[in-house]
Amino acid sequence: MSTKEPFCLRWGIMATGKIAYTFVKDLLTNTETRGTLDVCHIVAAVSSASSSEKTQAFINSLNLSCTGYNSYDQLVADSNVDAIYIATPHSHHFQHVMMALQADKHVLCEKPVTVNAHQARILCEEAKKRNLFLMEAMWTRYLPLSIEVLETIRQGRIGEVLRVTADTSFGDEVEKTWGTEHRMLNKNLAGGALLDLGIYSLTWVFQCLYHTLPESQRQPPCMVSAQMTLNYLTGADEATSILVTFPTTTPDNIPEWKSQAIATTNLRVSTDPDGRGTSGPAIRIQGTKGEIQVDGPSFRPERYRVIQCRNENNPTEEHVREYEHHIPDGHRGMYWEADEVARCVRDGKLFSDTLPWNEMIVIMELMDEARRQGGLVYPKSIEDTHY
Ligand SMILES: NC(=O)C1=CN([C@@H]2O[C@H](COP(=O)(O)OP(=O)(O)OC[C@H]3O[C@@H](n4cnc5c(N)ncnc54)[C@H](OP(=O)(O)O)[C@@H]3O)[C@@H](O)[C@H]2O)C=CC1
Ligand SMILES: O=C1OC[C@@H](O)[C@H](O)[C@H]1O
Repeated sequence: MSTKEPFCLRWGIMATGKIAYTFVKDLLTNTETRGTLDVCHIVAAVSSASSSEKTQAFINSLNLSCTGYNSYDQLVADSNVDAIYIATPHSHHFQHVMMALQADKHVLCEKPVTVNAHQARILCEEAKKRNLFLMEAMWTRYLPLSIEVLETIRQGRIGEVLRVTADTSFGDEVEKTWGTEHRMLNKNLAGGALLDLGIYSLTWVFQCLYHTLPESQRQPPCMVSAQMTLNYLTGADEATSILVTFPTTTPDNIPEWKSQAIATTNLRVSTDPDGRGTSGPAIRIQGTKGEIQVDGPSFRPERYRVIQCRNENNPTEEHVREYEHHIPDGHRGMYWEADEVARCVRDGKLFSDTLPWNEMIVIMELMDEARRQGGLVYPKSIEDTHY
């Protein structure tokens, strides 16, 4: 056992909404319970921009002992804070990340990192210029289950992956559940299914068909075809389906072998309508020798199976293996991404290898293209790159 003291990252929490609460609750769990001994987390400061009462209520609800502010400017200026976790709506990410970077703070920003790829590129340039760490909080990538699935692909256990389907759909009565003002459907807050949920479907597509390749072989999609259903009240997308083709370099270098993926998201129909996982996997990763099926929800999966092709070459009876990674009740599993941030800051890294800036930007570009094809235009003020 190492006797070295763990590196403790001091967090500043920007916003006190739903996910900020969940993230901090995860952050406060004992790191040793997940086998993390090299890093730890301190919540040093919290700020709501709405009122000091809201900040205080957040601090009380989580029994925190930290500084409270009622302005994000004060939060990012706090010299006891190393990294800012940004949990504001999509529309505000560009401004808030820039605010934190310009105050010389490392940043973990909720997904999607920005409204468009142009904004994301500018933020990466700013982080690079200032030698600061920046990461989109795509927490699903850091779950042990995701890491294991990717390793299974890399080991070649399902052969060459030629098709991935990934769905992240809710099955809500949209008008009642979200209404027109909530960030889910409000275009002024860059709402819509794609940026909120479809990004998870795309995350799985990219994890399997892009990230598992050696860096020098990763290529952006060569074809993207997208359709959207826009909500009749707000114009934000309530359903989006994207067909993506990746140019694959096969072991034999056969250029015709392309991989296809279908990424879907829908607010009105559900991936798992009875909530019991009886509707089949949310993600299917299909290779020439077999398939990996991941049960939903795509953003917080706990179970997957590896199915080997059964034929005359492989007549085995034991061709299906199930794996489970239970996330303790009352937690979301966001501490894995927080551990990654702490390690990267400790090691002086600017980005996480699990979600490099380049990949984050390629995904933003794909979502830009899907919105262009689907006719989803956000207000100029939130697509802007002026800070
Ligand atoms: N990783 C995950 O699993 C999840 C991630 N998310 C992501 O987290 C972000 C926030 O979502 P969520 O917490 O559900 O949203 P909430 O609406 O619950 O919270 C957003 C908070 O942002 C602050 N805020 C600042 N400016 C505005 C504004 N103009 N309008 C509204 N709120 C504002 C407010 O905090 P205050 O008043 O304290 O300043 C508000 O409470 C989004 O990017 C979303 O995609 C959301 C859910 C799950
Ligand atoms: O990121 C998210 O994941 C879980 C969903 O419940 C939430 O709406 C979304 O923002």
